[in-house]
Amino acid sequence: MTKSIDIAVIPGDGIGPEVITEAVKVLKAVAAVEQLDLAFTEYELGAKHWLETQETLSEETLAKLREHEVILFGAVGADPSDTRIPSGIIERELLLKLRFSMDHFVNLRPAKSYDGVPTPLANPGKIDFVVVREGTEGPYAGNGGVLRAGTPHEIATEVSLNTRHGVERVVRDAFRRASLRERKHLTLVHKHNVLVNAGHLWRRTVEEVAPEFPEVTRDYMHVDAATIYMTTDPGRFDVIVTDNLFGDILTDLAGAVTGGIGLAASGNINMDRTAPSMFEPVHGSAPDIAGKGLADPTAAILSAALLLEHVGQHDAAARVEQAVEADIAARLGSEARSTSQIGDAIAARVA
Ligand SMILES: NC(=O)C1=CN([C@@H]2O[C@H](COP(=O)(O)OP(=O)(O)OC[C@H]3O[C@@H](n4cnc5c(N)ncnc54)[C@H](O)[C@@H]3O)[C@@H](O)[C@H]2O)C=CC1
Ligand SMILES: CC(C)CC(=O)C(=O)O
Ligand SMILES: [Mg+2]
Repeated sequence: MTKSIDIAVIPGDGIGPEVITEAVKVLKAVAAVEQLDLAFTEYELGAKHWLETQETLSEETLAKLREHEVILFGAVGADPSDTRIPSGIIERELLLKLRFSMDHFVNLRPAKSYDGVPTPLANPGKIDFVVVREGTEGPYAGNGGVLRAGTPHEIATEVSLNTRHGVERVVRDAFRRASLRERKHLTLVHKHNVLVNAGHLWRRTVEEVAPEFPEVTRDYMHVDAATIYMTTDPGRFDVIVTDNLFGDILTDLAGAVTGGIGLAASGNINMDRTAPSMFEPVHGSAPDIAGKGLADPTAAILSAALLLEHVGQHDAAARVEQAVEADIAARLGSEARSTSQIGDAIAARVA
């Protein structure tokens, strides 16, 4: 039976539209094989829209987005040379607003090594872990301000917000994900030796939720040490649970050690399904390579696979992942390809 999926598409800025074109191409290819009826509605949001309208995300557009089943997101962020756009406004008032208002409390970021993909590590071994990053709180909550602005006595604060409710639900989700994996191991990453208030809340919460998952082993790592192990022994990780900022930083590192940020996918998930979940590559708008056909669309394509998984299309998701794996294997020793050539090749393997 044909299953229809209503997808909002926000290509965004820089390489966002370039990689999303390829992700949509692959979704259309898999839809044809798996008999899915995919409806795409594109929303032009981001830097260009802001320049035209001075608007990042209106309540009206937010309400329309909420009507869709899922969202496929590219990347946002203006070219830094464009001084007309206030720094970070699109990231905060569009991307973070979407994550916060749609309660995307699980920011899921798998990290996996692919055979033969060059990595900066001398001896990477097999890497297969998932970062469960808290998505709606932490230092990104917009909690802070500036006193005595512009004076020699200026004071700037960003206060990290950590609620028991917010920490507990993401910790429980991470335990559950760990319990479904082969190694069943959870690592809490924080910095409780210094960030005592939030750190202790996270630690206590892990200890209190742990009895619900007796099969899951656990350990703790300070975030600075975690960066060491992620580069020297990434194979040791299975599931990592951490706050919004640490998770952001660690997942760029995870992308780098697994062979490139162009392969790193993510999902912003509302586990209660009270609003659409949103799938996007981990990377940003990459103004340095935008418009040149150099962006690797694989991260966006793998994010589309996470989207399919989320809507219960497991066969379609597996088909996309297998096509990506085959394409990556075929890259070894071959000429570099453009964004659209990679998308075409993966779409052809899906069909
Ligand atoms: N989710 C989002 O929309 C995000 C947006 N940003 C925004 O993006 C803009 C640029 O941020 P950066 O810090 O430079 O991070 P970035 O992730 O855009 O780029 C970092 C480096 O990775 C490379 N890169 C990124 N994606 C790639 C791909 N698919 N294929 C090949 N190379 C790739 C870039 O060329 C650059 O050298 C900023 O405005 C930032 O705020 C940053 C991260 C996430
Ligand atoms: C641009 C930020 C709002 C987010 C970010 O870097 C990320 O989610 O990876
Ligand atoms: Mg980031």
